[in-house]
Amino acid sequence: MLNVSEVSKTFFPGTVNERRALDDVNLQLAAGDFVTVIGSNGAGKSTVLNTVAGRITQEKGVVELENRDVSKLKEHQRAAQIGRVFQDPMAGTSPNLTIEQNLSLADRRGYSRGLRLGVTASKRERFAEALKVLELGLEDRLRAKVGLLSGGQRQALSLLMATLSQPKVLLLDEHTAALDPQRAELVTRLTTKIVKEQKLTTLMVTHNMAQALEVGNRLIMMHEGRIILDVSDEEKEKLAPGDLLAEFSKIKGAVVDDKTMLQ
Ligand SMILES: Nc1ncnc2c1ncn2[C@@H]1O[C@H](COP(=O)(O)OP(=O)(O)OP(=O)(O)O)[C@@H](O)[C@H]1O
Repeated sequence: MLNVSEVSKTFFPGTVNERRALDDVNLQLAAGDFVTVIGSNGAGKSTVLNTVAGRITQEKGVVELENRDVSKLKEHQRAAQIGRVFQDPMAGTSPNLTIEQNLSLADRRGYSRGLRLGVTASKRERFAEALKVLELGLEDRLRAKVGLLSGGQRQALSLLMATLSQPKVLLLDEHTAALDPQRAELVTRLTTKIVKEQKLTTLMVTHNMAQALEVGNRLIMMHEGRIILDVSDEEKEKLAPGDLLAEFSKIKGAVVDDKTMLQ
């Protein structure tokens, strides 16, 4: 489904600020794979997601979606196939538009240049049905401005918007990190539910190792632009956060504490 093959990315090449963010990354996801991504700061986690989304262009390697090379496609040209949720709950939604208007935009993502804010009765019904999945009562507040929602509610809505048009790939970039523990748990639970129901192929970056072990069917660890560990479902079930830290130290021969990984 998703094939990232021999992808390298260097920022500011040939300058004093040169930074090799990705170093020959190979990552293949089968349809329905839910892969959690952990690693130290600056390991290249967000850059992998940016490469898949087309936000940045790699200098080497290819990105394929369903066997189609999308490497040359710009971000907006891939938008219909990719759903994304960022860390900042404010990033995924428009505060001055209503819930149904936000959903209407999400519904047209990648297909239309114009802003289609009009909401038909049948669409409204569909949006209300979709909102019920969140169990937040937002289906009764379709005409409320999104700016009135809490951070957790906005992030849950962002998740729904990212998955509304059933993307081929869902990219989650620390999407629970800015929430309080209770809201983070809610959004994690909703993520698991939506990914499972829609059988979405998903990459989820997190600094929370317990979360990385708990959700998904595979875990990868990155360091200095490379994937240094790739753990399958069965292996993952036997691991605890402490094992991941030990594994990280072993592979890199480095002394790492959970602060390094969790920050
Ligand atoms: N747009 C950019 N311009 C310049 N350098 C960048 C850019 N994006 C990432 N980098 C650099 O590339 C490296 C990898 O960054 P990336 O954001 O992918 O790491 P990360 O694993 O997501 O880290 P974190 O956990 O801190 O978010 C870092 O050294 C970072 O400073």
